[in-house]
Amino acid sequence: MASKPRTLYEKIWDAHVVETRDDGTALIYIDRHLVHEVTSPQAFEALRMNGRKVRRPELTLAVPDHNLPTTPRLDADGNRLPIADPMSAQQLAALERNAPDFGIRYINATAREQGIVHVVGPEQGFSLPGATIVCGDSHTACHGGIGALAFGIGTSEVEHVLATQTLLLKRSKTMEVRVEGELGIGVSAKDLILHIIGQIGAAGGTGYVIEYRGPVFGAMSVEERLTVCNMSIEGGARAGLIAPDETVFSYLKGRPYAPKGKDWDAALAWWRTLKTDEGAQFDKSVVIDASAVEPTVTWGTSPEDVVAIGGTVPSPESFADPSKQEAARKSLDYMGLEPGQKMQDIAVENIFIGSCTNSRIEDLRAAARVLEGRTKAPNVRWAIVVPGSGMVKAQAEEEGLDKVFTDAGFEWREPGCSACLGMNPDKVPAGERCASTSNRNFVGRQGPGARTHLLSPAMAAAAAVAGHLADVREFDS
Ligand SMILES: CC(C)[C@H](C(=O)O)[C@@H](O)C(=O)O
Ligand code: SF4
Repeated sequence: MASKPRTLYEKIWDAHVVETRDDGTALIYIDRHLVHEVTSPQAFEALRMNGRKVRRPELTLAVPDHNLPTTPRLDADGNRLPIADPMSAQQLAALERNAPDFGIRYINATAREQGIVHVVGPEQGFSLPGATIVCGDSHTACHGGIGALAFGIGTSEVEHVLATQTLLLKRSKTMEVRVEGELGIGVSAKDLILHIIGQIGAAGGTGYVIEYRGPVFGAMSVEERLTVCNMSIEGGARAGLIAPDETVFSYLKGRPYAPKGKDWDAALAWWRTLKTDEGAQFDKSVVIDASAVEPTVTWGTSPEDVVAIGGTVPSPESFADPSKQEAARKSLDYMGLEPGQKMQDIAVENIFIGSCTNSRIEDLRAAARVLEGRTKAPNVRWAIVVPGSGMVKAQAEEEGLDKVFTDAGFEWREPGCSACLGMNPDKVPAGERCASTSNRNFVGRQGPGARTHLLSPAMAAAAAVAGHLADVREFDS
């Protein structure tokens, strides 16, 4: 008898069940564990106190990213510069000690491979299709872009994975986000995911794992797929994934941690089975018309607060739900905006190109294409580009992109989370606006009182040149 058609999520889940419990939970094997400095110190401390070891140290990769300043890390003699913030210095020192103590793989702060954990995983071939990948970080969903089942976990779960290489989990419901048709010219993966979140809402994916389906995803580069899946958590979902295909396989081939030789062939044979079967049922299905997606920006303090760049700031009364009306009032107050204002009239003083959503080579190329031969507007006080990793930085420099950015008035930084969140020196001052390629526009996210407008790298570049939010389609590039 033919087996029941299954979704991609169900296939990956089934392949990792160690044991099913009567209460509906299952013990799931974890293939890959990524660790950064913020959510790991207590987990390692607990192992130490209980005299436990890391079960499979070679399956964990640690790299500092959140707290590291993005200014030069070495002095003229090649010595490490100290980190001023005591908490950051402490967390980094803890990771640096814990990695060798527990025998796990570690990329240090000054290594060329260092970068944001979600950029490093795929780039090093550590994140693989069909793998279960966890990290004490909500944007782990990012790795779904290569066809992994990847999700964020809390610090106590980090400890559990380190000690056992498993996690006790409840199966998620499945949601299909099917995108039909093609994206228009000048419309990027970031615009699409912002649009999707606007459609489903910031809580729309709660309890679900999303599979993004449709020809647009097959046509996307790996970098673009990572951008889409990265923000699944902003739509409330546990994870988001895209079926892996030849684009992914050729991206991974030859990367440092990717399987080699016979192991590669065996992996490839399995990866090619990783697609939702015809007739498989999703618990929920959402259909999006790609041709309706415009370059998109946020106006409020939730990632669902999106509007096409040609649009205006909405009035709170335009929302049916009274609690959303109240949230919109608060958002507008925090953001210093009035209903009816044209999005393109909003001046920005800061530009941030970076974060695990948009700091890969393709993102930098897209921004550089717009900036080539142009400079930032005089009212743009601070514009920075923070490559997602040292590898991205080196590649960009080889292509001369750093020069395009610095000629345009941008600062060219060392890799890290940077102004995505106010945990390191890169912050946006209170009351100022930032056109940001990151993923969260929460109150205080980029610094106390900072006002964030989320957008794509090309749109951030356009905003830098115009000095206000602008439609990248009006720039020849
Ligand atoms: C610091 C970390 C735990 C956090 C997360 O979980 O996502 C951060 O990466 C973020 O983006 O807010
Ligand atoms: S870049 Fe931003 S979203 Fe990504 S892991 Fe760092 S802080 Fe979190």
